[in-house]
Amino acid sequence: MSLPFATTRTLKKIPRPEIASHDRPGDSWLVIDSIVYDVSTFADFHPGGAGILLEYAGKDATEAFYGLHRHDVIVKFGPRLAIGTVANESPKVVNTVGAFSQVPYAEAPQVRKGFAQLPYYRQSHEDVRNFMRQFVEENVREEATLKEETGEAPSKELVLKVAKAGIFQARLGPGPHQEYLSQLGFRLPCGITPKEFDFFHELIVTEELARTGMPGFFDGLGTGLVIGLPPVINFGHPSIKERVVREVLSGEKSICLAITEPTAGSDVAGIRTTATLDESGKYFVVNGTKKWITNGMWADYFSTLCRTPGGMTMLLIPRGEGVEAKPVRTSYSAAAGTSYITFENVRVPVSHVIGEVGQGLKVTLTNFNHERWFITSEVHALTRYVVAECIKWTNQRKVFGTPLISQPVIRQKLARMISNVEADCAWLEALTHQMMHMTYNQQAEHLAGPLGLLKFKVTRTAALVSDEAVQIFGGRGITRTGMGRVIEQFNRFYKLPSVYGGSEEIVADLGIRQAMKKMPNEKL
Ligand code: HEM
Repeated sequence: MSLPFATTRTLKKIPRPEIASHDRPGDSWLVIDSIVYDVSTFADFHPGGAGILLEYAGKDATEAFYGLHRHDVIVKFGPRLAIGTVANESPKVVNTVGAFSQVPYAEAPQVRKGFAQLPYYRQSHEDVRNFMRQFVEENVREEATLKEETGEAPSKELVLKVAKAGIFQARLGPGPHQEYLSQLGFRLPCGITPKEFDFFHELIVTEELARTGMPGFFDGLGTGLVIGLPPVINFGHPSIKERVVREVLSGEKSICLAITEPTAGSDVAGIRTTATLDESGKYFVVNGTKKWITNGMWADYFSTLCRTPGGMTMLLIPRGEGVEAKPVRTSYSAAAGTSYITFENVRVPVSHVIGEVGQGLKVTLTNFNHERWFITSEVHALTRYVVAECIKWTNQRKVFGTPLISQPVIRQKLARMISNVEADCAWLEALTHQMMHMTYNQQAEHLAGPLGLLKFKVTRTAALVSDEAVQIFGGRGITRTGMGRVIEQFNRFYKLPSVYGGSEEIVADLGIRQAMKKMPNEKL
């Protein structure tokens, strides 16, 4: 018999009449999904109160339990409280931790039972998906759930594991840099070669990490690297590049991208942080402030866009004298390490220039498409995850004696959410396919606009999904613990990606402006 938790105890078979005789305070057993729990001592510690729990002493509490608790309560408390199983019965609740869910629309079409294989995917993509699903369940989910609340950085132990598994490297996407990283001894997950590795592998890695439903922790675990390291890999001075890449990709040190300022966001050209050469000509002296810098709280390096005479220059600034990071208290979670950075007379060697002096904007823009695409992948995976939570809840929660799903108004809400998420998925896959068949310059010409529109679409879907999900979960959707915690978390998060990486207005406008550049003189 498969139990929802691991236990070293031998669980005896108990007939229902025997269970019914343990029906009073101090001697209370109850049944949840055919497993018998002795709650005699636990009752006084039950967060919902002893009274309501003891109403079920001697009885089957399955339906009442799943109307009020997430399955993970059983996973956590089961080993302590379970004493047996009901004779001739076995658990019916499906435990999908680490497995692929059969809940309708919970998984991408590619892994949906009965669906044909999509042309974008090969066996190596499924290998990466299986590997990531297991890796996340075994190593990430528990810590993510804890740290999302406490707002702490990922543990060193986890960072090193992620690095060793090649996950940081995979999040940097395909390209010639993968060959360089492999020459440095870094390996992609599942033994994939740099040549084989493509955007669909990266998409899967991002989606699987996002499926913890903990976006703050997701960002804490390497988003700074995804946007901060590419400038160093692609444009770093040979004298520092290899050392920094080794330190960051091995998990020993961390990096972030520092562009945005209190007075300059989507209008990057408006930044005010200055870097001026000192008298020796060997150092830049940096002064200024950066705001909303993901991972900045614990980053060792800051890929920082500065104003230099005649233009803008990106500098790799190590944490040190004159660099100070303070937390920015955003609405999602401090686990992302979002920070306010001040640079006061920070001396940076000229070898730390990333790219050419005066070419900082070009270096910055180089990574924009990839950044927008990866934000879109993360948000899309989260919307699917939230929809799956809603589908499960509407089946498990009973109102006026019937499950929520039996209400037409609820089914309308699910239909709106699902149809948007499925459409986003198809568009995301179609553009990802295009990215694989275009050079960098072709992508800039043909895909910057569509990727902007896709990001706009997915963050609009996120707004709809969050809104409907809260309505479906009611009070639980605005409560940080218990049944609706994923919904509440998502509700605090979904506005962030609609403003960072190019606000909805900016990316939507980019999409249309880019299309209009190619508008033929065609008349109605
Ligand atoms: C093995 C049995 C049980 C365990 C281990 C357990 C554990 C918990 C825990 C950890 C919570 C905190 C909220 C959460 O994390 O979801 C909770 C809340 C609660 N529990 Fe239980 N529980 C059990 C059975 C029951 C039963 C049979 C009932 C009867 C209806 C019940 C009623 C409640 C209520 C009303 C709350 C408060 C829910 C809320 O705040 O919305 N529990 N329980």
